[in-house]
Amino acid sequence: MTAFRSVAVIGAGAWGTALATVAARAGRNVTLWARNAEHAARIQSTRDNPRLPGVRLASDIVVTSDLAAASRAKMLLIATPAQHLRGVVNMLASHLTTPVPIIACAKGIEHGTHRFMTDVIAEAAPRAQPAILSGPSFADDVARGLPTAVTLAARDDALASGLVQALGSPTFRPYHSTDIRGVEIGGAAKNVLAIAVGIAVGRKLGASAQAALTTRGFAELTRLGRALGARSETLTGLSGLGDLILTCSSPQSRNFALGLALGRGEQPPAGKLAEGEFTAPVLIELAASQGIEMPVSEAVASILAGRSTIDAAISGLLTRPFKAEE
Ligand SMILES: NC(=O)C1=CN([C@@H]2O[C@H](COP(=O)(O)OP(=O)(O)OC[C@H]3O[C@@H](n4cnc5c(N)ncnc54)[C@H](OP(=O)(O)O)[C@@H]3O)[C@@H](O)[C@H]2O)C=CC1
Ligand SMILES: O=C(CO)COP(=O)(O)O
Repeated sequence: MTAFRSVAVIGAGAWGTALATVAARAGRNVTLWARNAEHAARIQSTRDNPRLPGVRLASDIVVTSDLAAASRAKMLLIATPAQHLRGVVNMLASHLTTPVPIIACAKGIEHGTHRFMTDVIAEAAPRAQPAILSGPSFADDVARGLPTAVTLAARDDALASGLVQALGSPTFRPYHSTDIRGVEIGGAAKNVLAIAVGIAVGRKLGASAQAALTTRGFAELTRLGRALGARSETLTGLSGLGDLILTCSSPQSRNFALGLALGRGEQPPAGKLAEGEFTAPVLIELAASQGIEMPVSEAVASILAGRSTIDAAISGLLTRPFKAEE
């Protein structure tokens, strides 16, 4: 028996919709909140969300734009883009009367403040119990019931375990952890690294380069993680290496697809959220503030900001001094 009978998912994009399906499959009473009243009403009546085409929402998921109603759930999942998480949690905070777990499901770092998602939750909703869910999980796969495993971290192990029990099912297997920071770093950094690998694939640098770049990307993710106190088993776990492998190997990833288009000299796919684009500049600022070298992420940030051409960035990476592997 779980204490968390009801779940509200805040943000009715692809991931929020998939997570609502996950929670319904796990037997929870589910509310899915969309910011736009018309969209909410349309999804509620058609059971179909154009943000996740081809997925039929279970009949018992309630779709609403009423935030006060959604905030009455026993646990809340936030699935808006990372840069909008603070705004939505600010709005939620005024409705919270008791301590409630708020699970960040966005992957990113806030611009300006360099705050990770659970820090933003703690600041915006001091009554909340912040947690983070991240790992290899394409919304479409998850919504269709294809199996995967992710990491769910909260400061308190018993809480993390309870949240896992509430959301887990044979096809969505969360592992619990207390290493919040480790989980957040993996989710944020892998999106930036996936853009780099997409670019290399788009430039036809070959399968060996794809593997080498993914591995060196992991090395820099690990360096930053260690500097910020992440545990190595988290960095090599589902939310770190696991999600990096997924995102750096599949055009199904919007971040990889963005890189692929850039590498081919094509227009990036329109209207697709690629969080790595927003995370890249903050990630390298954060790394610089810690004295950590992240050359692959720096190359991505330079290309996206127009400070470097793709060819110059690739050449810069390939001509770095030889050094010990670490
Ligand atoms: N898609 C995936 O496979 C996965 C995504 N994620 C993460 O989940 C997060 C969301 O991604 P995803 O769902 O795919 O993105 P989408 O672009 O599909 O959806 C984003 C949703 O957020 C809503 N939104 C945007 N701005 C605001 C705001 N200011 N206030 C409230 N709601 C807002 C949008 O509303 P509207 O429809 O009205 O524009 C939309 O419903 C990202 O951080 C992503 O990295 C994590 C794992 C898997
Ligand atoms: O985070 C994801 C898979 O775990 C989704 O990846 P994209 O945001 O690159 O599509």
